[in-house]
Amino acid sequence: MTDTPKPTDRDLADCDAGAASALLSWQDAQAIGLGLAHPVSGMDHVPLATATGRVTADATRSPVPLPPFDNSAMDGFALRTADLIGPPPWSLPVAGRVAAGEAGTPLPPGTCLRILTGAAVPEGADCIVMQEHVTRLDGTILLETRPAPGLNIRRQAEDLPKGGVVLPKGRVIGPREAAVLAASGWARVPVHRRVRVALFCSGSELRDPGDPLAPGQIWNSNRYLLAAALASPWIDLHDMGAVPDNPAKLAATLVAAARDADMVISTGGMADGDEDHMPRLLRDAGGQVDALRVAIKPGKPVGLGRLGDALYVGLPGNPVAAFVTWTCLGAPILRALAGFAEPGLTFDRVRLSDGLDRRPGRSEFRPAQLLGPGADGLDRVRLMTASFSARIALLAQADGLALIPAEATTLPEGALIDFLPF
Ligand SMILES: Nc1nc2c(c(=O)[nH]1)N[C@H]1C(S)=C(S)[C@@H](COP(=O)(O)OP(=O)(O)OC[C@H]3O[C@@H](n4cnc5c(N)ncnc54)[C@H](O)[C@@H]3O)O[C@H]1N2
Ligand code: MOO
Repeated sequence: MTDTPKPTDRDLADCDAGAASALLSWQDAQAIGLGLAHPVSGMDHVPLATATGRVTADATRSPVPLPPFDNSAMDGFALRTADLIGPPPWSLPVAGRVAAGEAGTPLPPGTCLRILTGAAVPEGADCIVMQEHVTRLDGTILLETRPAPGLNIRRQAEDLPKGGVVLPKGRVIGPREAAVLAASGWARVPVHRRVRVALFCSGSELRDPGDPLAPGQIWNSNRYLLAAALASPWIDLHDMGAVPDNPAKLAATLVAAARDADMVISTGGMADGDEDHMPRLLRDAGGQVDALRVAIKPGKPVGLGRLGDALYVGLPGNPVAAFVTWTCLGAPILRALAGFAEPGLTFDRVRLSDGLDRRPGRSEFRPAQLLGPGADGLDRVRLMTASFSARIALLAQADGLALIPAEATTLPEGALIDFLPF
């Protein structure tokens, strides 16, 4: 692929029609959407084993301290430091053995106990000496160095006190979350109910991969783009496929989609062309358009609204525009609906590998490739070509989206910018 950092005339013509000043910033559009996105109210208590990928609906507290009892951090010998009398070396008889999972017995005075990692520290012992640090003779150990009291003991509650917050609400249960829930005994976990999402793609030209194409037809990529983006344990997806550019069919689909969805997503039909019907159909169906046309490139014709109890996200048809607007608007709004504590985007800071001259007005989410860290440790990125709204193959070669601020006209080589890694 060829990357041209300088915009060409074609780039400037590509979707730059219309006064940028009349458009919402993507940040304002996102704020409008987030303002509409109240977390779904239903809560399920699901077995921990099936809770992976769900969103916690309540803060969970630990009914026990973690660890629940003082225990040994090493395989070795439990002893009482006060029993080490006189000059070294000290000799102590081994009075017994305690392994993980056993109740153990108190430490008899003047002795030690063989102890294994994770075993409860016997009553009376105040340190564990690693087996590598003793000489083992027949039934006794020999010690050269005085251990400090507390050595190699994992103290009860040092990780979390009883009643401490295991997880806040709004966290996705991944490996770390599952582990701490299990350690604190949560057999069933309070999670938000799944967010119901209905998806359809408008366009008479669309066929599914596997179907033959007549002249002028294309395979539907947005359907698979979004189905992949929405394949998540906290999402219940109703994929309605493609709908021809027929107002009656689109209206019926929109209404059916909104009937029991929390979010309706459509692609295409958002611009002003003869076959672009979505914003009007939303209004005609009794819905409301809350944001339309955003100063973003690609993706200017994106819209946000409501129909019944559902939030509506109208993505542009061009696949890269659909991807970008889904990423910066649709996805954060959906995460807020699902109850995420932090639904927004997290950017990295990177440096441009080359300078850039451009027309200001719209924030650009430009596919970009990582070139590795520079001398200052920050990654360098190379912007890919500016004319890219329909170039889905180009997107698949990118490492992320570089964010070029709306007002920027010239960015020098090495300029610091935000970057969304894939
Ligand atoms: N006169 C104007 N024309 C266009 C404008 C404009 O402001 N004035 N905006 C351009 C921009 S920017 C974009 S983005 C597109 C978006 O328009 P629509 O949302 O109405 O999308 P469509 O017209 O339905 O389709 C655009 C393009 O994308 C292809 N497409 C649509 N759906 C899919 C799909 N599911 N999978 C793959 N490809 C899809 C479609 O065939 C068209 O090529 O409008 C510009 N025009
Ligand atoms: O640039 Mo359009 O805004 O192709 O999505």
